[in-house]
Amino acid sequence: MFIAIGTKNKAKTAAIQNIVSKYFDNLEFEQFAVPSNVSEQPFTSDETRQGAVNRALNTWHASGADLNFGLEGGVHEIEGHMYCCNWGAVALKDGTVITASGAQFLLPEEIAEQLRAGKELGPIMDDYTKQQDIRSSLGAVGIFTAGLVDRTEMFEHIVKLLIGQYLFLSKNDK
Ligand SMILES: O=P(O)(O)OP(=O)(O)OP(=O)(O)OC[C@H]1O[C@@H](n2cnc3c(O)ncnc32)[C@H](O)[C@@H]1O
Ligand SMILES: [Mg+2]
Repeated sequence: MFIAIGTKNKAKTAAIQNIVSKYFDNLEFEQFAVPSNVSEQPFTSDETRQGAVNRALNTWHASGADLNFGLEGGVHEIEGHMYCCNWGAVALKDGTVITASGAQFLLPEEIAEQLRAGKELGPIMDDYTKQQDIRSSLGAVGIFTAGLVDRTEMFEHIVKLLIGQYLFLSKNDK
């Protein structure tokens, strides 16, 4: 089974490899650096979902693989509070797209202010932690949950939802 991954980000890639390997055999993985065709920093849940769908479809066009994954992180505001939100999509070999969203968690106001000023969460988190490339390891979620949930674990849940929906559709011949 050929599995295409629409990112080079290590945290997202690990999530896809970890979960897909649990449910399928004879796997070949390949990463594709495809565009999301949305803002570098999505600012609504809708835009974040669209980024995941675009990545899945762009990966499908590039690979023709059996399963084509797109994962996207973004932020959105509810009643003045800024949340990080996360979406995933998988495009099947025939172009059908399945979507699922994942965890949302509150970002501290000092992070929210910088996002409103137009900065991206990735560099904001590197400044905040004085570390490099946090988005490829713990992620903002890892930092703001004291390491209880890292970015890979958060995306693993989304990938599990996507594969579960795919298996349901296959079994029920939908
Ligand atoms: O290489 P890609 O796949 O693009 O991975 P990415 O880390 O840039 O992730 P996204 O494009 O999906 O996320 C959109 C923006 O939000 C940032 N971001 C999202 N979730 C984050 C997290 O948990 N930690 C740090 N930055 C995050 C990210 O750096 C981007 O600026
Ligand atoms: Mg990105």
